[in-house]
Amino acid sequence: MAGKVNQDLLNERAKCNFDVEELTNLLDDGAEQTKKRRTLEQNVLSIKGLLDDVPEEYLSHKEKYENGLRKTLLFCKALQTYDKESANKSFQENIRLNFRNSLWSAVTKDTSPLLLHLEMFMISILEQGTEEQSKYWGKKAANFEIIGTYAQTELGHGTFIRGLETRATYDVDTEEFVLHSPTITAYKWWPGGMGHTANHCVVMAQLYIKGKNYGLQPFMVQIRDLETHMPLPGVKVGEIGPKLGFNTVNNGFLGFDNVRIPREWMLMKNAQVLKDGTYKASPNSKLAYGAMVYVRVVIINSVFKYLSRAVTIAVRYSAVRRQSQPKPNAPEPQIMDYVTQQHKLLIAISTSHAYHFTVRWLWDLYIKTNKELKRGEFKNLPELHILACSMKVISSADCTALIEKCRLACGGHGYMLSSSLPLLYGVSTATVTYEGENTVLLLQVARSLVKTWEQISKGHITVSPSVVYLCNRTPVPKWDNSLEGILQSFKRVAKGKVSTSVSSLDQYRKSGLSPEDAWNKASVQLIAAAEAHARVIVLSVYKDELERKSSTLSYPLGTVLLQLLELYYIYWTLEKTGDLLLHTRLSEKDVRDLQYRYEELLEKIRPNAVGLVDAFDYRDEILSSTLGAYDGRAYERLMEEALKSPLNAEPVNESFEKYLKPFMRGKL
Ligand SMILES: CCCCCCCCCCCCCCCCCC(=O)SCCNC(=O)CCNC(=O)[C@H](O)C(C)(C)COP(=O)(O)OP(=O)(O)OC[C@H]1O[C@@H](n2cnc3c(N)ncnc32)[C@H](O)[C@@H]1OP(=O)(O)O
Ligand SMILES: Cc1cc2nc3c(=O)[nH]c(=O)nc-3n(C[C@H](O)[C@H](O)[C@H](O)COP(=O)(O)OP(=O)(O)OC[C@H]3O[C@@H](n4cnc5c(N)ncnc54)[C@H](O)[C@@H]3O)c2cc1C
Repeated sequence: MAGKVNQDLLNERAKCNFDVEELTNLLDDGAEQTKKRRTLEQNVLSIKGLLDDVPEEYLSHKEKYENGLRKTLLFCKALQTYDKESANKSFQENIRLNFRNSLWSAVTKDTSPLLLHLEMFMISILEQGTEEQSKYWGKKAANFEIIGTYAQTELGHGTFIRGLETRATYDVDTEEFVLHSPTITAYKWWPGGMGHTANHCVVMAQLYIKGKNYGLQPFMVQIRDLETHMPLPGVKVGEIGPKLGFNTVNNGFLGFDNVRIPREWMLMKNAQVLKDGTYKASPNSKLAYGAMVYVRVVIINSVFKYLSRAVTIAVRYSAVRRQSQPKPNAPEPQIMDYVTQQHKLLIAISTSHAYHFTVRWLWDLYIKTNKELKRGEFKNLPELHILACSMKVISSADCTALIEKCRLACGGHGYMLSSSLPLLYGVSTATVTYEGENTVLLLQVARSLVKTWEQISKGHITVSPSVVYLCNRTPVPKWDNSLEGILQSFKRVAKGKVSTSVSSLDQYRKSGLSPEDAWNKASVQLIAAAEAHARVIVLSVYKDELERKSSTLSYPLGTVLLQLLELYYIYWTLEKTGDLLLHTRLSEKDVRDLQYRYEELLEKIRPNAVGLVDAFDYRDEILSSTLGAYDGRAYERLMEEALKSPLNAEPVNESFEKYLKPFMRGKL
């Protein structure tokens, strides 16, 4: 971070009125963790060859993969050397955590061909395998003796899992499963690392025994030779080509032509197939979807970190960028002084905090519910599924939209790949689609809300904690501008939206539509209700968790964090004025008061903006941005990076003689 720091940034840092280190410690879950993280970052990033000399944007598609894999392995090796804190954590677990924290981003702006190995492959083995299978495969995967991925989505189906076509047919005579892709649409399509990295995968396939379908089950399948890495007989595997992001992830396709695996390779913690072909059903058919629930929680953690990086870049740049001259003869202001710029960026800071707290809360719930599942108790699984869906949707949608806002807030320079903002958008927007497309997950949430509503209407009032507000039958009170008042109002909105969408559903059904057609017709309302429910959860968890922490914070930090919380509340109130006017007693005067309060909050938080993003504590290597470095030398860095363009290696490009000159002379 050394170097001459831009004077505007120095001034900003001098203005900050809270202890930046205190906030960093809070976000790291303690000063000890901050220390460990920094030491690890320092050690790992000093490894030679880990950081690129040539920006990866200039590499070809093939080189990007090769370089990505090389650096992933160096990174894993570096962690093995330096991350000794793992007394009670496995090496694999540490690597996973370090991929998820932001250190990995110093290595590449994109993601890794081992991502799926570390996340979904591993969790599937651990959560879907029997104890024996988990031990056997888990050890091999943890030691990287095998490299795996998670193959679920097919060319023809991603969302509708029951529609997947890959078959695993049990052959009683040989005690084997025969994996087969009957059509082109049955080809697996998308799995990360599948192209040229993985030699094993967990395949989700339709189980058939003696002609009868027993639904989707997970199977361990070897796809490449461990020595030569050649695809095994009957395995058709390759890479799917360039994408908006994820270009180092090596997403692949996979087809089977009657590939045989031993019976023991079906992951049989839940459902089992005995030697004689007897099928033993899982105690709960949705347990096979466990890996997806886990990753939905993990996604929230990754996506708010993308946002905190984007806003660090945009706020620092906004402090050094000066533009326009609103007051005659006065110097051009820092663009951060424009209230519209503050409106774009400060909400991104509070949104990062909102999901920082939400994901911790959800993770605790995940751990608790998982323990219950292990004891054979399933009652809280639906609630966990619905909360994971709601939070995955709202965090990916909010953070992606705000990353794009951060990019636009940097004007033309935000369009440069060297700013890192376009690729942050690329990896973030993928989270809207993968692990359950957002609209589809909202419909899952809506399905549960509608069921709950119908139960409540029938007098059943024991409902899950997150939907208790649907039981509220008290009259709508006068509008209350306090945080609690606003939260209660958002609950009224969600309840109102559930109620109106259910009555539309009823009306459509009564008009003669089938339940499915009625559902489809009401689905725009239904997803709005689900989104409103998700917003209630975030508002409520952000407030509860921050208030719980506030007694441990110094007064200045507590004050700025509460200002951010209030900003978040009022921002969403103003965004949702229409809904609130419809479902609460919000008046025009209340809206005006809130607007003033919002503008007041922007003004109050403005002097702390740089301090707040500094507290995310991203090293320059992690931000990897010409616009967002700690020293604020944005213009110098833009020029330095431009000069790295291979086109600038020679003053005249050969295309001049080959094409341009003849064309100018009329000879082409
Ligand atoms: C920059 C560097 C950064 C580096 C570091 C990066 C950090 C790492 C971040 C992590 C990223 C990891 C990478 C992951 C990549 C993507 C992997 C994938 O997409 S993999 C592919 C992911 N693919 C997807 O996600 C596919 C999405 N589709 C689906 O999940 C489902 O099929 C469905 C949700 C659409 C339901 O389908 P439908 O056919 O309508 O329904 P059904 O008949 O099946 O079930 C109905 C009943 O079951 C209930 N229930 C359902 N699910 C669950 C559950 N999980 N549990 C419990 N219950 C569940 C449901 O509520 C209902 O209950 P009820 O009302 O009857 O009581
Ligand atoms: C970067 C990336 C990485 C991925 N990695 C993996 C991986 O490692 N392993 C893996 O198995 N998969 C992976 N996937 C696949 C991913 O999980 C699917 O793309 C995702 O689940 C969405 O499914 P789909 O592509 O079939 O979309 P579709 O379901 O075809 O969606 C298309 C449109 O149809 C709408 N739609 C679909 N069904 C309904 C419905 N019932 N009601 C209303 N609207 C509907 C959707 O809202 C959407 O607008 C990855 C995808 C991406 C983008």
